[in-house]
Amino acid sequence: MDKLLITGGNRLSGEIIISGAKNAALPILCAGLLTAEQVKLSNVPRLHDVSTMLKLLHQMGMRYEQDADRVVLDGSAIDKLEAPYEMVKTMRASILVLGPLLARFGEAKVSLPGGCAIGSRPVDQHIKGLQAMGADIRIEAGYIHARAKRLRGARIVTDMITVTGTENLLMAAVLADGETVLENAAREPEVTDLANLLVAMGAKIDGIGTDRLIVQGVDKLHGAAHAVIPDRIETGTFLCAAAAAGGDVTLRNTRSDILDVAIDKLREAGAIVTSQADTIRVQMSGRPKAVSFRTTEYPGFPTDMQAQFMALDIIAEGSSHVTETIFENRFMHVQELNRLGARIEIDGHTAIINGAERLVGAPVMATDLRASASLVIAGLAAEGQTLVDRIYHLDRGYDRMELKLSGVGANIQRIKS
Ligand SMILES: CC(=O)N[C@H]1[C@@H](OP(=O)(O)OP(=O)(O)OC[C@H]2O[C@@H](n3ccc(=O)[nH]c3=O)[C@H](O)[C@@H]2O)O[C@H](CO)[C@@H](O)[C@@H]1O
Ligand SMILES: C=C(OP(=O)(O)O)C(=O)O
Repeated sequence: MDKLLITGGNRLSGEIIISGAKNAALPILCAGLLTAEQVKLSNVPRLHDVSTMLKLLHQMGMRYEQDADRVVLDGSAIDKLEAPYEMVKTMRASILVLGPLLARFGEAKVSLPGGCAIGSRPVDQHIKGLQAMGADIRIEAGYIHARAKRLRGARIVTDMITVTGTENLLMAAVLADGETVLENAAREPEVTDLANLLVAMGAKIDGIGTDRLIVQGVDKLHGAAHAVIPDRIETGTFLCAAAAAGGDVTLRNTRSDILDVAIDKLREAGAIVTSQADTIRVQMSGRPKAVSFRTTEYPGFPTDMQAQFMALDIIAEGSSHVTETIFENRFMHVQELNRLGARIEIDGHTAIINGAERLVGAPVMATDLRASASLVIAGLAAEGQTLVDRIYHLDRGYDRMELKLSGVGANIQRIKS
């Protein structure tokens, strides 16, 4: 298992190119199942999750060509309508094949995703929505078996805001018979990116970017070309890294308008953040100031940035409160950060952080994707060496993170095993 060895203390300076968004690329790859024509994608990040998704689609009969950040999908020969447990267990986003398979082929067998480190993450809302559209769904031996001659439009109000739930139901609705209204829809920019691709493929969707998506089903979708939006979480992670280590870093190929709350928080922490059309520059000198926040759905503070901001708070001047409202168990990084000298206590869904003047490097273990990123950030700010184990979590969602960080002066290397 690969590890990352970080020697802290270097200021960061230079430029980083941001990759396409993991959480947009994954549903967008699944949208390739909705048509027999080619879907040509660019700005697709090079991640383990993307490889896993392509492998999953390929075993269903999807043909594809991949060249750097470009992927061309050809869904003209899909013949296996199944997502097996072996693949779903390594990547929960595999559930996103359910809606498209059912909508285009009238049938799907998809493994139920299990719980994971950050919470139980059920998919009941995906199932409830598809049932409302007329699907016959049976759960047996750990698999969702779904059938529908043709899905029919429905008004669906999900119990909570769910990102992949909205995406799955949206992909089902575009080929359903009649009108579907998705109330309480997620407004995350990645949902919008998927909706924009679907429109380019011939779907009829109103209310894109709002919490009410209105879809008029069509008989068929055609091919399209689409560039995946920049990864706002990768962007935010490098902004936090620069703020924690200190320095002057410019991020390119990104967008600031989908990261407003996080950028405001960085400014509150004392960073100077300036942005232009597709660049964001962060300058930081001195110790950050503690910032409190609670995670909420977009456009609120993203849960996927909680751990990285906590890595900033642990070295900040003052104390802060961080409340996690989306996932019930997303504080797994706390224990590991405390091993570096952080002073964090947990009280229910809130972490109370007293900023420490110094951190000292130690061996730590990554428990999930963003927890891993927080350990890297803390390692950059710590004195001495930090060895981050189990970085396969990090590789799921970051495109060559150690190369991007060493390119701006961080002392970080991958230890292969
Ligand atoms: C691949 C992808 O895009 N992953 C993102 C997506 O995950 P994901 O789409 O899985 O997260 P959801 O938005 O669905 O989850 C929000 C909350 O709703 C609950 N829930 C969800 C669906 C359901 O059927 N029943 C249910 O109870 C979840 O357990 C969680 O507590 O959005 C999360 C919240 O922004 C992000 O952290 C993930 O990075
Ligand atoms: C939780 C995340 O991803 P996933 O939903 O793929 O587990 C994430 O991107 O932080």
